[in-house]
Amino acid sequence: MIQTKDKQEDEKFSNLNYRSRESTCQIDSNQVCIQNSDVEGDLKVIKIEAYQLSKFKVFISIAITLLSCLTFGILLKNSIKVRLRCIFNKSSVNKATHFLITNQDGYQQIVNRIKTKDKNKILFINRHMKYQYFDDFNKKSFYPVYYHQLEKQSLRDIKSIHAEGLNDHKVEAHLEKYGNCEIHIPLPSLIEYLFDNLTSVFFIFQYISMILWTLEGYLQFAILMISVSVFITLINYYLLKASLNKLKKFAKIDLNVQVIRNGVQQTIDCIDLLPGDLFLFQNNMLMPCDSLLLSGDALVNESSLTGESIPIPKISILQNQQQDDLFNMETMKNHILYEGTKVIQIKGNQVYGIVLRTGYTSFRGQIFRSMLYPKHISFKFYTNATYFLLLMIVMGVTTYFVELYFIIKIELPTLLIVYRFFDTVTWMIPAPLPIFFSICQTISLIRLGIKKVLATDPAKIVVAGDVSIMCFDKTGTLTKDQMELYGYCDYTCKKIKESLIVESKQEELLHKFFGSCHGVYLVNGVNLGDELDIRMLEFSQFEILPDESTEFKFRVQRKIDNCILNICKVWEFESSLQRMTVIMHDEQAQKFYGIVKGSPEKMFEMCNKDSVDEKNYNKILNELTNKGLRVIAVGYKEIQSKDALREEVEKDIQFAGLFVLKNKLKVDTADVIQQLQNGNILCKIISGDNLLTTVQCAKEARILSNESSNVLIFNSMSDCYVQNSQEKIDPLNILSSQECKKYQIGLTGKFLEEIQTHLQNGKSIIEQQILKNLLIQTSVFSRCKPKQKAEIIYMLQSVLNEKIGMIGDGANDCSAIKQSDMGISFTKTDASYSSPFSYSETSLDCVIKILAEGRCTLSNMIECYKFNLALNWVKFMSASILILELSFLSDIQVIFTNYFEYIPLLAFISLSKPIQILAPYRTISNMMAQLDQLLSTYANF
Ligand SMILES: Nc1ncnc2c1ncn2[C@@H]1O[C@H](COP(=O)(O)OP(=O)(O)OP(=O)(O)O)[C@@H](O)[C@H]1O
Repeated sequence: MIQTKDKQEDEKFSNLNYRSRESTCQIDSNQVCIQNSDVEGDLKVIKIEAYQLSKFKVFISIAITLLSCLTFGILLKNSIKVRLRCIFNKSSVNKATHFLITNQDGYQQIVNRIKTKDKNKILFINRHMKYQYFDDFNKKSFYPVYYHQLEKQSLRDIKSIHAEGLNDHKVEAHLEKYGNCEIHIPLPSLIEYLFDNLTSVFFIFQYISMILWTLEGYLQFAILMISVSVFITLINYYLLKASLNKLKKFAKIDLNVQVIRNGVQQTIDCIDLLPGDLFLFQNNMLMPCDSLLLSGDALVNESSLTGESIPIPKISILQNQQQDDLFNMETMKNHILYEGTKVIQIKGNQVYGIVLRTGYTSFRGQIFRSMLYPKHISFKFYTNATYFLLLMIVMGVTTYFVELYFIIKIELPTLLIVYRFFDTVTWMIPAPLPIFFSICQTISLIRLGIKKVLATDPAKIVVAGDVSIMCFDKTGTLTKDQMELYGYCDYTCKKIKESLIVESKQEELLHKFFGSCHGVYLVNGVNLGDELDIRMLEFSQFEILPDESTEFKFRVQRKIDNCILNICKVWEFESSLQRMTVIMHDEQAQKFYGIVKGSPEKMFEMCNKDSVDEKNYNKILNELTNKGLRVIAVGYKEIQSKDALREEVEKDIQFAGLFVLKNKLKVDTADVIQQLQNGNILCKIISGDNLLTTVQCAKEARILSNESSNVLIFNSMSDCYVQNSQEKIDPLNILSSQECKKYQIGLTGKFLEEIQTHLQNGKSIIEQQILKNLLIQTSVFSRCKPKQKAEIIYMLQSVLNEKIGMIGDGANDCSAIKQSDMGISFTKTDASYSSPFSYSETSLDCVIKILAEGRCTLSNMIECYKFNLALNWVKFMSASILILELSFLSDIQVIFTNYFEYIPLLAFISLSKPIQILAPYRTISNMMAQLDQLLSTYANF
């Protein structure tokens, strides 16, 4: 099986990450089970071990610390292993005072057991998430603490059970259990930060160097060195504080809300909301928590979570047809309003909901947790830099031993000979380098901010410098947001008409369907919704009526003949289903219709085959998609009542016609792609749209060559051909030979699924080669479901072992953006939390800005590294030569060579800006490969 199908990987691709519980269980005597939950987001705890603080060991450790002049204390602080050995004993969970937590990213931490009034309660907090131990018969495990009572209740019962809201007793209990409704961003105090840093390994190294320098008589230098390090630490503190303050501002929601407690309505600050509280929604409010809609309808803007700023309708649970189903956070998203989303409009007398999750347990809270504790990025630059440094130290030590013979010969005092050895190591280790690295990254983020690119993770900017493949979503990313009308055709699929002409009863009906099957909403007199839907509604000549009643979702009217259509039910468009469905009531005809609109492929599958002329349908579809047009098919069914279930409505539907739009490329798309290709970046499209439409778009964008004889179309394993000649080919044959290098491939999600199943093991060399060839040669991935988009990114990362960038504008791109190494989204709001980079303009030039800045940061860091090492080496060699002549550098000379000589140089390197265009080569992040360059640098000295 190809790895991406693994259960473990599955969670990576889950956008909202709602997964069933999983448990990790006992192996060691003190290891305690953990039942994971979706509420932990990306930061799961994978192992918990119980420990008890030993008073005796603590006493001994304090004594040793004092005797060793704090050295042992510093060791205890910096090594978890030493701490566990020296002050803790393994214990059972009941007697534990502390827990050793191993997080999914491998990071370990010792956390305190929280003291509670009830001595039997066992709790701890890890990375802002509270965990509680349950000692029940068959579930002796830790569980993340969150409000999950509703998940045991049916939709029918929820409203009645919670009709009175929380009572005083529950308010107290919930406050103690779940805490306030806020994402509290902790700011370390200056004292805490200094204590933490001044006792870190970096400073210990500085202290040792300082002692050595002082002993060698370089007192002024030693004092200056430590002062500079403290000064830089202070600067870092203020930079950290500034970024945490920014995050805090993002996290804070200031709002008063009306809650119902003890059956009485009252006003409270939203920070005091508790899970289980009933509260009233207001127009334009920013949701302070995740909540379930119990009554009324709401239109929300989820762009802060997804980057897509179209109104999303949310309906109350009463409108769900499966009233006996238990509430499910993952499958009932259409009833849930997520924290941080904006309520655009509410509809109904009293629109209220129940608080589900607050603070760090909310979906937005999970994103903030991952921002506060970003995943460690394994980046070959850092590993290679460490190896390279070790090599330098070995060279230094070797030089020392070679020199030793001469030093002994000139009878240098023994103490000086010993100092020289330690000097060798301290000269070589570029201790302030991490600080220079973080300065390079921060300066790049500031420069990106000026260019309107908001970046949330400084580590990602370095990775951006190493990106070699850039993936693009199509609609709204490569193409403009605006679409232009091309025309429509009726069920006969014979000809395209550019304006409304009613030639038959069927056509009259089709126009009504265009006016009613959409997700457009009238907000303050403006039509908001998907561009495609807005164009279709405008074309149909229907207009949405301002209507406050909750009887219908919305009503539309055609002024010329006063035709009124009532839309009773809407199943919104879902990318993974490729369709949307509505139930419409025609007032004039007094008839109910179920109308389905979606991708032509999906609709063909669903439509009654007697209602569609397959030959004409395929012919016109081919014609239109080959021109790069966006085609939507519409089908319908006459039904008896507005209460029909979706399955009934979508069964046996009649094909009604096609609606066609032009979706042109953004003005700079082709230019940007050209620049990226010149910059040695491989460009690929991952789209949900039709294959031929996407292939045409790729040609216009110059991702694919215009030469159709070079393009292979892979619809499915049994339907593969060369685009211009339509000559059938066997995909496995082509992909397993060198011949495939001649072609560029466009494939569908269906083909990808089939070939994944075919290459089940993916282990033999030939299978691996097929997959590798496929991924390299494919420039267009089309008809991909959101999860599949993320899967493709994962395959590119793991099979090709490259760093991948992804840019997209919609909710269907979120998981792919999250999976990529450099995710970019467009957002008109402050930021989209799902991507590390968000651009407030619509142009694609942000990709070049970010890549250029990434490459610049990476080269600045490499330059800092090289110069630091080179200068250290030069200093070391000059001191070595001087010593042979029994001469030593003076204090001032050492200060000069260490600071005045290279600090300005390094400062200017870190300030270096990128050039406007991408160079045709990427920065070599492999330090070993730079050895040649480095040696030539030495030669210059
Ligand atoms: N509002 C809509 N109503 C019905 N069908 C739609 C609607 N929007 C898109 N579709 C159909 O569903 C398909 C999949 O849509 P999806 O949003 O996943 O991708 P896309 O917008 O076509 O492309 P991309 O992934 O490049 O943005 C579309 O190609 C189109 O045929």
